[in-house]
Amino acid sequence: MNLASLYQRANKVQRHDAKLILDEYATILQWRSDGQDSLLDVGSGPGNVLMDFVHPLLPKSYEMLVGTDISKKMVGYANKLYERYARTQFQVLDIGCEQLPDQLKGRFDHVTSFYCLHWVQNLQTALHNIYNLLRNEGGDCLLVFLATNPVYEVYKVLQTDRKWAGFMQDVEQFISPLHYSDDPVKHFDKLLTEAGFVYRNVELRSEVFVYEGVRTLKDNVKAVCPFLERIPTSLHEEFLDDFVDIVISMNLKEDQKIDCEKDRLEDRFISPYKLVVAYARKSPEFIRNVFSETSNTKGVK
Ligand SMILES: C[S@@+](CC[C@H](N)C(=O)[O-])C[C@H]1O[C@@H](n2cnc3c(N)ncnc32)[C@H](O)[C@@H]1O
Ligand SMILES: CC(C)=CCC/C(C)=C/CC/C(C)=C/C(=O)O
Repeated sequence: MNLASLYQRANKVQRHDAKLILDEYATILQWRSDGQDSLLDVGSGPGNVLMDFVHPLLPKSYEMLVGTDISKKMVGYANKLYERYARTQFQVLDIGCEQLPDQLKGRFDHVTSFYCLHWVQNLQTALHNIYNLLRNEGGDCLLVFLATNPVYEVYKVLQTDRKWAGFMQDVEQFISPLHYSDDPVKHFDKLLTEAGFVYRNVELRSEVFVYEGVRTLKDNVKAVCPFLERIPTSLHEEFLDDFVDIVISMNLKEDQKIDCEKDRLEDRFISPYKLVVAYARKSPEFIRNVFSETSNTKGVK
C-alpha cells in the first residue's frame, strides 16, 4: 500500500473502528505515573489515525511517539504532514522483519496497531518483534486487525478470471492469515502466549459497514487493493467494475436509497467483517495490578 493521500481520504471505516476501540481502551492502557510514556505504532500509513486518535491520549510530557510503516512513501507523507509535532517521528519498519533495529528494542511503554496485521503473513515473527519493542520491565499493546472481510472472497473470484489472473498469482499473500481460521481468538491468543505475553485479552468483533454509492466503494477499494499498482491505469475502471459485479453476485448490494444531499438514488453495499481486538501486557508485574483493578473483566486469561 503506497497511496497515502488517497488512503487518507478513503479510510472512513478504519478511522471509525480505531476511534471506537481507543475510546474503550484509553483507560485500560497502562499509562506511566510520571507521564513520560513512549509509544510506537505499527503500520501507521499516512499517520492520521495515530495523530487524530492516539496522540490526544498521550500525556503532554510524553517521551516519544514513533509511527512506523513498511512503505517509504507512507512514512515520507506522514513525516511531512506531522513535522510540527515535537518528539514525534515516522520511520520505515517491516514488523515481520527478522532483526529489529537495535535502537528500537525495549524502548516503548506501548505498541499500537490498527488495520495492519492482516497484511502480515508471519504473525509469529510480528508478535515476537512487538514483544521485543516493549520495555523489559513491562509495557502493553493494543492490536486491531481484520480476521475476515468479503474483499478476500472477491479477490479470489477475480483471480479465476483470465483477464486478471496474471496480476493476482500471489493473491493468498494479501489475505488475512486468520481468514481461514476456525477460531481466530484461540489462534491469536496462542500466538501471543508463544511470543511471551502473560496477560492477554483477545476478542473477535462482528461488524458491518455500508458503503453509500458505487463511487465510494470503488474509492475504498482503490485505496487498499494491492493489485491495482500492477495493472495498467487504463484497465483500472474495468477491474473495479468487475469487482462491483462480484460484490453484487455475492448479494452484498442493498436496495437503493435516496441520498438527500445529492438528491438521487444511491446503491448501497454491505460489508460484514470480523475484527480481532487484542490487548496484551508483557510483564507479570502488571498482572497483580490488573487483577486488583479489573477483577470483573470478561475473557481475561
Ligand atoms: C490499511 S493501512 C492502516 C493505516 C493506519 N494504521 C490506519 O488505521 O488507517 C495498513 C498499513 O500497514 C502497512 N503495512 C503492511 N505490511 C506491513 C508490515 N509488514 N510492517 C509494517 N507496516 C506494514 C501498509 O503499508 C499500510 O500503510
Ligand atoms: C462489499 C465489499 C466487498 C467491501 C470491501 C471493501 C474494502 C475496500 C475492504 C478492504 C479491507 C482492507 C484490507 C482494509 C485495510 O487494510 O485497510
